[in-house]
Amino acid sequence: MNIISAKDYQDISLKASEFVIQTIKELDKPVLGLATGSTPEGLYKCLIDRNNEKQVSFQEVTTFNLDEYVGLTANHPNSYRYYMNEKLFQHIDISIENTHIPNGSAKDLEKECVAYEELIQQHNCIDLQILGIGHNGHIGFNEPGTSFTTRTHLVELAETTRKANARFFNSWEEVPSQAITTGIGTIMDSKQILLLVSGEDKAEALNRLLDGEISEEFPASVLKEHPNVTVIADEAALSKVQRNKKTWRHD
Ligand SMILES: N[C@@H]1[C@@H](O)[C@H](O)[C@@H](COP(=O)(O)O)O[C@@H]1O
Repeated sequence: MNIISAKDYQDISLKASEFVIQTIKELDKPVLGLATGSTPEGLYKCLIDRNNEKQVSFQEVTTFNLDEYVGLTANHPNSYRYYMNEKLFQHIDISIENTHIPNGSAKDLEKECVAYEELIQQHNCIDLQILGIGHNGHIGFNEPGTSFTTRTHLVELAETTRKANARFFNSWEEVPSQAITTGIGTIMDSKQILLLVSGEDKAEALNRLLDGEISEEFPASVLKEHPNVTVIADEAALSKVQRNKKTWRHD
């Protein structure tokens, strides 16, 4: 794992955007895996700026999002489709038909999972997957205990995950209890992975990732088995990592 230390959230966002832009420029028809949550918002803002300045184009880019809540339609303000349209897609020169997010309001959710997984495979997997991390180590919505071999699947959200995401909803009852997520196997098929970690509240999770064992009880730990992972973390997130374990590079 290549670990890049950033000063703060703004610095993570800037460094991550440079990383993503470099990948887009290197590849012919890049396929990006995108994440939601608070962490990548700054990255998306930087990408919008760079696109508006004509320093990067998304015309040849295809995207696959990690996950979507079950029961929320695309125009629901808390759906991840709405989030992605608002925070990135409608501000850049991407073709909306090249952006893919599981349909959480599909009639047949199992069929939707299979179709989504197939679509990713048809695109020859993801070139660069952007990830955040949950406090319990979840990646996408793959909660602790998820098999490392899973493909896109339907999940019951952990109580802690619902609580962490409740801040985006008006009431606890509105927080969905299920989601569709790409599997850990799907994520691990990505050619390259960029994990973003920001803030003191993620310090424990990052410490466990870097220092702990590889275990299905802590889904993100699987990333240690991937040959091409870069972590960009800020000082607050790195605050619990022992000094002698800090093997990151500053740039
Ligand atoms: N499904 C998303 C994840 O993809 C995200 O990485 C995680 C962390 O979110 P945040 O960046 O807001 O801390 O939360 C959600 O549950």
